[in-house]
Amino acid sequence: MQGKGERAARATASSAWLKAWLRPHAGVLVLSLCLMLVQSLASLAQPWLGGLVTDRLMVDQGFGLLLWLIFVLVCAQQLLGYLVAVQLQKVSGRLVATAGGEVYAHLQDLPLAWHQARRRGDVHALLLGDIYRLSGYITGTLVPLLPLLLTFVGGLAMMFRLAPLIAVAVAVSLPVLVIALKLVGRRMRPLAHASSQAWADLSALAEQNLELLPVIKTFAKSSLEADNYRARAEALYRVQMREARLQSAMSPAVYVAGAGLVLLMLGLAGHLVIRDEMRVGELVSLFLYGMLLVSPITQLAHVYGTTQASLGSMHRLRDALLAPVEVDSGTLDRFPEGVDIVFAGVDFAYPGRDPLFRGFDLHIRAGETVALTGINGAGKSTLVHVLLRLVEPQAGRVSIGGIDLRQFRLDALRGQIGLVAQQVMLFNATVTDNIAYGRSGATRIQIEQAARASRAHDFIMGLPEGYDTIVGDQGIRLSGGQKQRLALARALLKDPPILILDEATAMFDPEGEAEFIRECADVLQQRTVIMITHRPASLALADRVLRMDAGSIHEVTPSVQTVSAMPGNL
Ligand SMILES: Nc1ncnc2c1ncn2[C@@H]1O[C@H](COP(=O)(O)OP(=O)(O)OP(=O)(O)O)[C@@H](O)[C@H]1O
Repeated sequence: MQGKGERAARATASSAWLKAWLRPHAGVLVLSLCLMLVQSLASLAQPWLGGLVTDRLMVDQGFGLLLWLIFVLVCAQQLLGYLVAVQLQKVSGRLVATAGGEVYAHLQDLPLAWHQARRRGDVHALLLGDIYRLSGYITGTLVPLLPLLLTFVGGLAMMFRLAPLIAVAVAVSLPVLVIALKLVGRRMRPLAHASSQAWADLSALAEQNLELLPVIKTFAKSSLEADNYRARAEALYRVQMREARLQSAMSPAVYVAGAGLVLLMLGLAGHLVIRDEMRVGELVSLFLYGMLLVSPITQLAHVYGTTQASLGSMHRLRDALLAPVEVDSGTLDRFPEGVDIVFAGVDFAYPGRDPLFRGFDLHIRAGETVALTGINGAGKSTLVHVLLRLVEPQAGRVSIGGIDLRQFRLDALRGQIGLVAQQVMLFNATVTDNIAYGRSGATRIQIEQAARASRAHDFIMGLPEGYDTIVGDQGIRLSGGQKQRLALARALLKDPPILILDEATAMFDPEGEAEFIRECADVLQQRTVIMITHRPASLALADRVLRMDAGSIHEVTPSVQTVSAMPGNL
């Protein structure tokens, strides 16, 4: 349960980012609001003028000028409507772009653990659904609210001037309408939530399945997955239909209730005219004001429902924006000379899992090439993630060159460690772009040098467009070994003092691996290297081979020795 204080703090924080997004557009929003208020005044003047026209008509007086005045007001009203629509669309588009950019940047800065705890579809829905809904609400509902209220209150006031009793009768029956709307609105909120949840489910499934298409095809599950998708699309359709039915029923219901009210009013006013207590012109004005009120009441009917839906979006965005980003309080930019890597008394457990490291110690000397082996799940990749601060240990200290990792700026730390990860990730871009990602502003010659060093140059030259070949999503148009070579080239281009190869040659053919090892010995000698590998050829490159096992670590070469690792070891 959230405390009152916490809830208040979250509410303040949620309005803070919203205010920051709106501030640059305050001028346009206020201008649009003013134009809309003028529009409302123009619409309020027309029933009154209509009454005057009728009165003059009855006594055979000239009314041409009045008709012209009404026409000018109508034109002005529509012109203002056009200007406001364009301005608000501009603001809404800008809001989506700037807020989207900010939310995206924040999502990138959140720890990997935050993302791993969520479905990607839910995270996408923040960017593609919630931001659109919120900006549409601000420009389409919130800003027009005041002019709507002005039309509503102004219309009621004019009616009161014309026939106080009738206006009071209308004003008294309105709360009934408002309560009915509120009751319907209450049903809207869960539906709005269910509909955005169903949308997120559908997009999460689409994203996952399209990525897993080769698995789906090879396991002959295409029709099963198509049925799954259809079922979720159906679920979305059903909930959206319930939402739409409720939403769409509100306008006609309010319209009918409003029209009934207007007719009732007309009937009462008719009697006043017959008894000579009201002029015909006043009756016409009253009728026109009654009609004028129907539209704001109908639109106000939507406000509750759309507010509920937008509040849901706002809360989801707020929760994401309030999630703490990776701690980056370091100030140092460069590693010192001699990048000894030391893990001292490190405890680490993934949330909800047993501890992986407890009092874990390891010392890798600067310039060493250390091979890490061990059974699946021993924690080799996690060790690397700790070094890159992709995950934070719960206790202990990790240092490079005697300096705690946390004293380096995150970008600086990661920028000086080259990683070829187990699962190679490539962009859907050219070979050149993918390698150049390792270093901004790299020249073609440097890119080719890195490609030669990773034994990638020859296969790249064999591709249809050489270095300009597009590799496809996740490098789908390349083989596993080719992808690894590109990833290696990307890491080498960075020329990092620390290089981590996580099963980086696992997909190399034996000749390719031997060649790579021969050629790479020089490259590796210039830096501190951690190789996660089980391949004998790669192990031969290492100065030391360490075996990880259930949180402990043993040195197995050159002389096989076991060091107690839980706690304290190498
Ligand atoms: N994001 C995560 N959340 C929870 N547990 C995780 C996460 N990533 C890894 N683990 C668990 O942590 C343990 C160590 O995983 P890790 O990937 O570090 O092992 P590894 O030694 O690199 O294995 P492999 O040789 O199979 O690559 C495993 O039991 C794994 O299930």
